[in-house]
Amino acid sequence: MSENAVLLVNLGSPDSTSVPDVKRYLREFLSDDRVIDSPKLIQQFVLNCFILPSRPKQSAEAYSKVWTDEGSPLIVTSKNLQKLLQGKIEPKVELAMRYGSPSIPDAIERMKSEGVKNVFLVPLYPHYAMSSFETVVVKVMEEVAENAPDMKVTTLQPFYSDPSYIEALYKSAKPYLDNEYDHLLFSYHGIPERHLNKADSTKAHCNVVKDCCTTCNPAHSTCYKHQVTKTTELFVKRAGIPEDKYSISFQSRLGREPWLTPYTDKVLEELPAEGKKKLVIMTPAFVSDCLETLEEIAMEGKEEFLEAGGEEFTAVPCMNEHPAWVQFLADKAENWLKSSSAVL
Ligand SMILES: C=CC1=C(C)c2cc3[nH]c(cc4nc(cc5[nH]c(cc1n2)c(C)c5CCC(=O)O)C(CCC(=O)O)=C4C)c(C)c3C=C
Ligand SMILES: [Fe+2]
Ligand SMILES: [Fe+2]
Repeated sequence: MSENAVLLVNLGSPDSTSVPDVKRYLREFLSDDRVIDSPKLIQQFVLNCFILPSRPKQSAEAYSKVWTDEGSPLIVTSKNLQKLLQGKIEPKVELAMRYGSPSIPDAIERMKSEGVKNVFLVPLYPHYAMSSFETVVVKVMEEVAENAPDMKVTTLQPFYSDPSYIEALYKSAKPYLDNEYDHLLFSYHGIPERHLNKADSTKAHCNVVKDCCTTCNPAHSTCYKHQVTKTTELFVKRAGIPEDKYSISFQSRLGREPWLTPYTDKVLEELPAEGKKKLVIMTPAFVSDCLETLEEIAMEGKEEFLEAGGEEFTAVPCMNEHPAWVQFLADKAENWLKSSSAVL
């Protein structure tokens, strides 16, 4: 039995589309101090008084539109990815979700009972955000410290500018870019503006310096806005897309405080009036299709765009189970095995 294992971690989904299951999932998700980062009392007040009385019903309806016979698209795709990666590498590939199941504590317990000593942690996010990448790493580290202190964990860092990731993204998107279109919109999951400043270790760069995201600075290692800008820049360079033919926007805003702008729904309403009537839209913050890509973009977003006078709307699927994406992960795992003191 190998002492090495790879742990893939994605965000997670409710167990079903029932309102109680969605409510349980949202309670866990939004009680995370890295997602709603107010003092605990205020966080729980907002959650119990404003979000949980109405949102679970709304979200359950949205989940029902994309749910498959095997379950949540995000979970089904993540499980398929796990199997495909397992077919390419020798160490056991485990899968866990940050919220809901399969859970991180269960995965760590399983690895511990199988004698795993070295873990390659792969948060399934190309970009750093406190509410995505960081919360996964912290949760895994906390669980390991408490229940498997002898386990060594090495984390795959955000790979937003890695040439082989850009190549995999390009290969998976290419078939959708071959037809004629007016505009390519990169819609990234949004985060509160405040989170950018909070993550800026220099406290003097993000949203302070003009063009902060395109100038060189150590703050970029934890700057979500810089990282999505970079992914976009490298992708369009690889795909040969001219500057006037693409833009970036941010989706999935929650609450009233300002999030990163421009907001995707506003942009979708404005593009047709600018003569951009044939739209292709990509969602590279997500590696697996999920509620936010399948319902918010491919259904709601399409309707908004067509109602505003748009004529063609093409949503590019996420990398999901694309061979180039599986190979990217396999290469990272092989490099980890070679370079670490992993026990072979
Ligand atoms: C891509 C990375 C993600 C970041 C960053 C992120 C930040 C973030 N999200 C919320 C609130 C919600 N997000 C929801 C769904 C959702 N979010 C991501 C990814 C990121 N979120 C994914 C992959 C999904 C889909 C999950 C699925 O089951 O398919 C939801 C739940 C759905 C809903 O009710 O709309 C909420 C709520 C916040 C507040 C936040 C940053 C502060
Ligand atoms: Fe989210
Ligand atoms: Fe920045």
